[in-house]
Amino acid sequence: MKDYAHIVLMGMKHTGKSTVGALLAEKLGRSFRDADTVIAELAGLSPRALYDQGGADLMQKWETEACRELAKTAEALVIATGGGLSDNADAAEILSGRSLMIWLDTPFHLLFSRIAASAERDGRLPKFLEGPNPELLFQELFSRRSGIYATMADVVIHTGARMPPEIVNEIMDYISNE
Ligand SMILES: Nc1ncnc2c1ncn2[C@@H]1O[C@H](COP(=O)(O)OP(=O)(O)O)[C@@H](O)[C@H]1O
Ligand SMILES: O=C(O)C1=C[C@@H](OP(=O)(O)O)[C@@H](O)[C@H](O)C1
Ligand SMILES: [Mg+2]
Repeated sequence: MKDYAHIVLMGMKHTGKSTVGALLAEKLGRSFRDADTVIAELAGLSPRALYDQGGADLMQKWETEACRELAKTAEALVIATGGGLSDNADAAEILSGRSLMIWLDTPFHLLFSRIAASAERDGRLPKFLEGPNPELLFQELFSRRSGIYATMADVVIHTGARMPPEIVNEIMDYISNE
């Protein structure tokens, strides 16, 4: 395994960054941190509440602080980022300096059906998808963000419809063979 500090998972909302990250950390015997949890600890508000109160600007201010904290952690971590990292160049640069950046790339239709299932449970969609046509909004976000993740990524994992343990196995194969 190469000598980077942290392993960072990035990708669109509901690619499974948080789920896969926790499983990967367990397999590697590392600690897992979710940037969204660190944001909530530092800001005292969840990422969703920050969006509701102050839009992307407020969320990104705290996301940058959270990524600064995570990047400087001495212990080698597995880090799951939020889907908006693509839009926060400062936070992405802070994290990528010492980390292996893994992009989880999942087909659009699977992501949108997971988001619809979560919205069913939560009683609402995330604010950035509210509007007359959430699917079209997410399609535009998917196209735009995919281009950015592609430039940020050291490695791409095409998850397809596989379950989290299989995705973790592919990441383990990659890092143990480099
Ligand atoms: N590979 C997968 N296959 C099926 N469902 C998944 C997969 N990965 C995550 N999910 C489901 O999608 C939802 C979002 O997962 P999560 O790990 O929070 O994604 P993210 O952090 O990328 O937004 C959860 O309901 C989770 O159970
Ligand atoms: O796609 C986004 O802009 C966001 C995704 C969320 O994280 P997940 O990707 O873990 O759901 C969270 O950071 C915030 O609501 C913004
Ligand atoms: Mg997450």
